[in-house]
Amino acid sequence: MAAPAVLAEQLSKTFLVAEKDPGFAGTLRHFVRRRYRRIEAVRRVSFAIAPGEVVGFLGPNGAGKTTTLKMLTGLIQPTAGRARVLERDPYRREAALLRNLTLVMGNKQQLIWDLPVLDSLRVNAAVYEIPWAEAERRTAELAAMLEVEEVLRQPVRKLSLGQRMKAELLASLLHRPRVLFLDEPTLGLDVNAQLAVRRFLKAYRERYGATLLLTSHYMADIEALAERVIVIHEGRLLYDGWLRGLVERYAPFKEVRLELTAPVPAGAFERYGRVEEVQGSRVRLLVDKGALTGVVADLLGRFEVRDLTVDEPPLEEVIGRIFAEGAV
Ligand SMILES: Nc1ncnc2c1ncn2[C@@H]1O[C@H](COP(=O)(O)OP(=O)(O)OP(=O)(O)O)[C@@H](O)[C@H]1O
Repeated sequence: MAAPAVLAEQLSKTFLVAEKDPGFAGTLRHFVRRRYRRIEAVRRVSFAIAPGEVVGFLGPNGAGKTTTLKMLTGLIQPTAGRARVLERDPYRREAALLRNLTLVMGNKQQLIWDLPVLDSLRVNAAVYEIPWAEAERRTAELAAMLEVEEVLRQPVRKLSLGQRMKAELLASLLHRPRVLFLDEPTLGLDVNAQLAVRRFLKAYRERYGATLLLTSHYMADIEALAERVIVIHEGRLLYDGWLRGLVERYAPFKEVRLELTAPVPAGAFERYGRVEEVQGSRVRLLVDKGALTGVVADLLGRFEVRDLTVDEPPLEEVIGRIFAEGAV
């Protein structure tokens, strides 16, 4: 088997945060005798990602995702354990590795605000020692894939959020990295821009056989791009496996959608499970898997049903429940 593109072995990070009581006395005490609190942001997390794999990295706020990504890209040093990317220690920040990885953070920007995108690209080309003719060729190719050709000469501050994120991606990929770490790459984007970014990442991965580890609050991103997910909660690994497996194993309910011949008050459905939505004659329920057959038979017998479908519940619902309960 080929060596993993990304490897975490018992990876851990503890932050020491100085604590200060409020007020002047607290400030004085803080100078004389500092108190520290330990935050175990990542605790003995292990996983391996094969070259070309796309993995969704999930966890509620504060779970330790960004901290893990920072360790894997060499921005911070692990307190314990080992990180390897393309068999190298990212914290050593060797040029041979840096040329092959990128970290895209949806809430940070690298493009220079007042200059045209092209100028920032020139800077990146120089940093990565890409001859400008080659950089121009790559820019044209990536800009076409991202459909942002027309904005490259505009100052970054004039771009819409969606255009800016696409330009950020272009800049982050100019050196054609083989391993991409993406932290909320679609954060705040409208639905069309989200879709475009997703499509682009898929195309980039197919064209260059890249490996992707990505976090997103939008489950549509994860569903569209990743078959495998790694879930962390309070710094610990909770699940590593197929996305569908997560749903099958941890969603004890199915989604039942009904279309009735006439509207019925929501209260009539409460006995069957959780009523998610009632809109006129359309009803959406979450029904316990064990009770499903009985519930469906009852619904069909009791109401005038035009259409009834049973599906897996939306991923958002399942993940939300797992995070809320820390239940994997
Ligand atoms: N530099 C730091 N110093 C102290 N504590 C930190 C630091 N960076 C992160 N933390 C803490 O570590 C924990 C994990 O944070 P992290 O940003 O990795 O979570 P996350 O899963 O990325 O969350 P989010 O989705 O909200 O970004 C949190 O409790 C956070 O407050």
